[in-house]
Amino acid sequence: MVKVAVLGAAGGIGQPLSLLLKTNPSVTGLGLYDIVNTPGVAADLSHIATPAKVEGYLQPNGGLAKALTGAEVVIIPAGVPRKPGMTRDDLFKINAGIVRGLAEGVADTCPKAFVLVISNPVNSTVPIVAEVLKAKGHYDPKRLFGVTTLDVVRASTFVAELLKDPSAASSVVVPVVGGHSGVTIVPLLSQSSHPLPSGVDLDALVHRIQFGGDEVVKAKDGAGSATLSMAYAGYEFACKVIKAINGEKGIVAPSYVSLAADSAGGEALANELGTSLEFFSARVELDAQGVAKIHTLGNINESEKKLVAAAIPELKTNITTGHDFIQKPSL
Ligand SMILES: NC(=O)C1=CN([C@@H]2O[C@H](COP(=O)(O)OP(=O)(O)OC[C@H]3O[C@@H](n4cnc5c(N)ncnc54)[C@H](O)[C@@H]3O)[C@@H](O)[C@H]2O)C=CC1
Ligand SMILES: O=C([O-])CC(=O)C(=O)O
Repeated sequence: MVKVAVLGAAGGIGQPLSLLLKTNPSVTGLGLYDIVNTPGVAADLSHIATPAKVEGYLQPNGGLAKALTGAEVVIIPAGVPRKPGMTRDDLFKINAGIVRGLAEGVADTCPKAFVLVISNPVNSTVPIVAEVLKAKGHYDPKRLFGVTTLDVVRASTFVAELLKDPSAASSVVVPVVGGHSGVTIVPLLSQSSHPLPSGVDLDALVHRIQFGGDEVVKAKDGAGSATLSMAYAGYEFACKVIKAINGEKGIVAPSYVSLAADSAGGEALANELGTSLEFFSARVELDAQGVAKIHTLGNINESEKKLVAAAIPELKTNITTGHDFIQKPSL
């Protein structure tokens, strides 16, 4: 029995993600919110013969609060996507305000919900949500997640391609840590579940994983960025969260979380990183309360250490940008 709210539900990610959520028998309520088209999306999905009761709301008459009422999981894919030539940081100006408004709604209506942030730039939008919840006295670092699953899905797919074994596609797992943009995306290929074939150009593979989003942006040629693969990845992560809420043990998922969510794991990770960072994407163990344990990086090789070192300053800047948007709005 879990109600999930999707904010930005009529968009390129929101619609297929809502469809996938509607197919999940553990989802009993689906609250869809957007500034356009949610009544139509909700009516359409409501004809699918699965338990979830679907309701769609627009902005007027407290639509956001209605979508959020009783939600235990809130997924936020609201905001503008990239066009060719843009970085994710270029989206900050518009998406920061959108995410702030939606986070205020969460704080006011369902402050204990697990909040899953998809809107870019994730490295900065997650700190925005944290600051809004803090300001309203409802911040629980264990329940705030930046969705970085697509990086793992991509890394695993690209490695399976190199293995030239289609049957491996869904069993390869490549951990990816750091954040969700360019050099902050750090694949740990040395920890791949399947050893890479010899002769692979590792630098080219790392670059492809770090800039995989650009491939889609370029191919869509002005019509947006990844939506279907993101809906798949977002659903994969949401399913793990829902299982954890329902009491399943041993659920581990990658996510961009506050290192304060697990003080022991956060400290161990900070020691490995050699610096204190407020947020970092790592493998995270989930339970019904949220983050139970943050995994450390484990054994990584010299070139991975260099990638981690390159990610840190950019992550720090991105996190500060998010904080300052709430704490120093005049900047
Ligand atoms: N975390 C990740 O791995 C990924 C993140 N993204 C990001 O997800 C976001 C959404 O991408 P798409 O779905 O392709 O964009 P889209 O433009 O197709 O959909 C966005 C939706 O948000 C809605 N929206 C705008 N302002 C809103 C508000 N104030 N309240 C509620 N809804 C609002 C729009 O009406 C639209 O329906 C982008 O920021 C994109 O960069 C995209 C792919 C992967
Ligand atoms: O590239 C983008 O802008 C969308 C995104 O985050 C991704 O596909 O990883």
